[in-house]
Amino acid sequence: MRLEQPNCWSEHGALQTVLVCSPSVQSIPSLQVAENVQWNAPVQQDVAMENHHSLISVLKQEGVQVIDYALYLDLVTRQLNEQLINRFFVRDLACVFGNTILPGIAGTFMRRAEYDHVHKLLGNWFPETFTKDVTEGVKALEYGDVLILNANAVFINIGMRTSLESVEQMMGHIFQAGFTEIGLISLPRRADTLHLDMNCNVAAEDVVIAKSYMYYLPVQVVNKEGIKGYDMTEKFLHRHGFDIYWLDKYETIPDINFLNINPDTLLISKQAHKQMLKSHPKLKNKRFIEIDVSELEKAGGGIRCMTLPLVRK
Ligand SMILES: NC(=[NH2+])NCCC[C@H](N)C(=O)O
Repeated sequence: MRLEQPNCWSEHGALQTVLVCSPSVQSIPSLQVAENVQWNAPVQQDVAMENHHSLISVLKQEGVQVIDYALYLDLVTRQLNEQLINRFFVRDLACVFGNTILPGIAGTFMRRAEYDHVHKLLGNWFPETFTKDVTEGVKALEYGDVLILNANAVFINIGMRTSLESVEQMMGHIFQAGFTEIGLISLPRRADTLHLDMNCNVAAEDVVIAKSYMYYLPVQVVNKEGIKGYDMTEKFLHRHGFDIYWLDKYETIPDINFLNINPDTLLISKQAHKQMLKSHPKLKNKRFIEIDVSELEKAGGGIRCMTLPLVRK
């Protein structure tokens, strides 16, 4: 496998390499089981697999190198990994900050195994840029809670899966990677607001889409020296060059959890309200590619959660 060095300074730069994982070999047979594993609905494995194939084939068509990490696990690890029902939500496991990859720490025990599996591979692939040592003492930091706004600023949610103490421990490494400002917000701790990327997302170089309640929440602004002050969400994002498209009505996963393939192209779910997204003046000329990932979305995450960008140009 040809592997370029990790590089990622935004959410919208042209995606060159992305990490994914296919869904597990398990179906989730009933609503009762689904609810107990914190999913929204039963899932049929073969349909989930079809969804996954549409995802990776569209990415490949768009010229993106797609790496399914599970193919690189040793046999014994792979046999366990295949049983992990959340394994395809790779976004949470690690994050490329500039040219550094930082490991995530599962905020829920059920996801620990897959974090370990991926970290071992990343350590082999990127010995100079990836180390697990940085996670010493860190308890909960899932990267669905992180948006790279631009080459200066990072936005992080303190929520159900990411603790303030953990972010405080990791912040130094984010500054060291080259970023100068981190905005911290704390969103409601509920299933529909689980991660930051289920509440807002970068939709273009200069547009963030956000659930309208975020308007009422403050952001703590931190730089290398410490806490710099506070901004309301809108002002914080404005300062970093973004207009905000506030949504009053939305379907959380499809409408918010999309992926930027490049500055002109958004990859969205067939379930998304495309006309609504397109109705923002700065988004109306964008190219929207729609794919059917409805079966996968029943697991409580969308296209952004299913993709971990390693290289964006
Ligand atoms: N980046 C995200 N929003 N990931 C969603 C992960 C959902 C998954 N069911 C979990 O509980 O972990």
